[in-house]
Amino acid sequence: WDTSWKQSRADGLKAYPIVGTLPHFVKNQHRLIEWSAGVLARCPTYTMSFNFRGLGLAAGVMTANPANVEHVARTNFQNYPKGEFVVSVIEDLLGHGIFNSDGDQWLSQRKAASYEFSKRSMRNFVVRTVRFEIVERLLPLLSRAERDGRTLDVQHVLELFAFDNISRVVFDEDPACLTEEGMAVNGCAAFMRALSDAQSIVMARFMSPVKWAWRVQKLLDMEPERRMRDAVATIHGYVDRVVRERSERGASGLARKDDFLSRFASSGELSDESLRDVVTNFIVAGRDTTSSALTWFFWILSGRPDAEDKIVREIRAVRASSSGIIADAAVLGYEELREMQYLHAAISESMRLYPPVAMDTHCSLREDTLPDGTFVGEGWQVTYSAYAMARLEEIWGPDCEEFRPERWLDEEGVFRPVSMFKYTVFHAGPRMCLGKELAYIQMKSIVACVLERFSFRLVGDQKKKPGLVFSLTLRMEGGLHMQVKKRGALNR
Ligand code: HEM
Repeated sequence: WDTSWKQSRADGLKAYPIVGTLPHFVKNQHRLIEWSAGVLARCPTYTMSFNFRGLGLAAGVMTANPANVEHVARTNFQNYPKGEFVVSVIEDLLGHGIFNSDGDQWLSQRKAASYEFSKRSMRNFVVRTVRFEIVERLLPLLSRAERDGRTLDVQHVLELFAFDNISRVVFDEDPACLTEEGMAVNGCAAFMRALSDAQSIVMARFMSPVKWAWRVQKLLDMEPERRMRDAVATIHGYVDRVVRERSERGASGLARKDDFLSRFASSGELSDESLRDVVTNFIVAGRDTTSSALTWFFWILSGRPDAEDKIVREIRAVRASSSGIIADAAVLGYEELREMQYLHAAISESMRLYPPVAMDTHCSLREDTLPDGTFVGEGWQVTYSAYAMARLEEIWGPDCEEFRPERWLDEEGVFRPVSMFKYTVFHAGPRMCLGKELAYIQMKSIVACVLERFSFRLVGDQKKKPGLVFSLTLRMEGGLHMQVKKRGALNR
């Protein structure tokens, strides 16, 4: 009986003859985030390699090592573009938008977008749109649910909120999805379903150890690729209409100017197809990240009344210290939100444990060696896992698995950021997230305005940790079902 194939590997995975560690990847592909986090935590440098090229499949490295992340995201950035594999997998959904391009194609979009994001007018516009959606839609919806004793799927509500909001920021249109009429009339339901479907199917393409399997399914019009084709048609149909109507308004001199589409279109240099990519990329960036972050946040908070209490106290303290008109306003102002250090810490902490973008993959152009000595071959995938990094004692200490907003605060209670190579939630280096500030404005506004007036109770098994849906962003399996209650005077 030959046992020589049972090599002792750094990742502790049993390697089989011919197929190596492939069976582990196949067996765990539906729970890759959690499985790989466990494996990486056991590796001496929190990095594992796989090479199935002999079988005509992929090779790559997965890491949770901050030094490796810094190397890939910044120091040797030029060697780690998204690469042909990543771009081709997402191309039918995101085209060659900012998320899904490299080189000059990416750089020109990055420059244009950075310029727009840096403008105060953009920030003010976002503050206004968030305020509108909270006051006109979210708070009335919660009041109705409270009055009728109706259970809400908070994840769904947050996705509708984020979609309404990002639609106004990106193309100044209000689909009003968070209203019952909007859902029925404006095609929201179909569009939202298509977006979620497309993202899950893209992720399934990524996860398959047989990297070309989806191409065969697509060629033969098999599931899930048939569903993908329909989803992409729905998304593109919607976005093409938005671009066409903007161009008609432009031709008759009626185009608005605050939204992203107008800002990009005004140069006159982009084709309709490029403008479609701009819109689709920003919708995905804006809808799914903030809604994912807040879904996990509200779930965590439901088991941590102590943290909720601190947030409510902070809201009241900030209200009390701000003067007259602002203190009476339904929504907290930008300056008031900035003062909310504990809330900032609590949201950051919940995203640490449940990062909306749990893993990020790039491809190597040339052979390389990572700082921990791991070899990277030419054309290998290099993936870092923010989810795994959050669960490493070496980075966050022995309480790494615990939700502890205080780890972000100094003695004066002021938020203290950590290195972006340890906290990779917004990525790091030249491709770092451009929407971070806007995302915090939106998330803090929602949490502050909602918790000031309401409290939530989980419906169902409260102790059970919800399943993770493996999509481009981290969704909660089955949604987040909660009952809404008015926050009583006693708590005030
Ligand atoms: C909690 C909210 C958010 C999180 C956690 C987040 C996270 C990330 C991450 C991890 C990346 C890198 C993705 C990759 O390499 O594929 C990224 C990129 C990006 N994000 Fe965000 N994001 C958030 C919200 C937003 C919002 C609201 C916007 C815009 C309205 C936005 C705009 C962008 C853009 C434009 C990029 C592309 C940067 C580039 O490739 O140069 N993000 N974000």
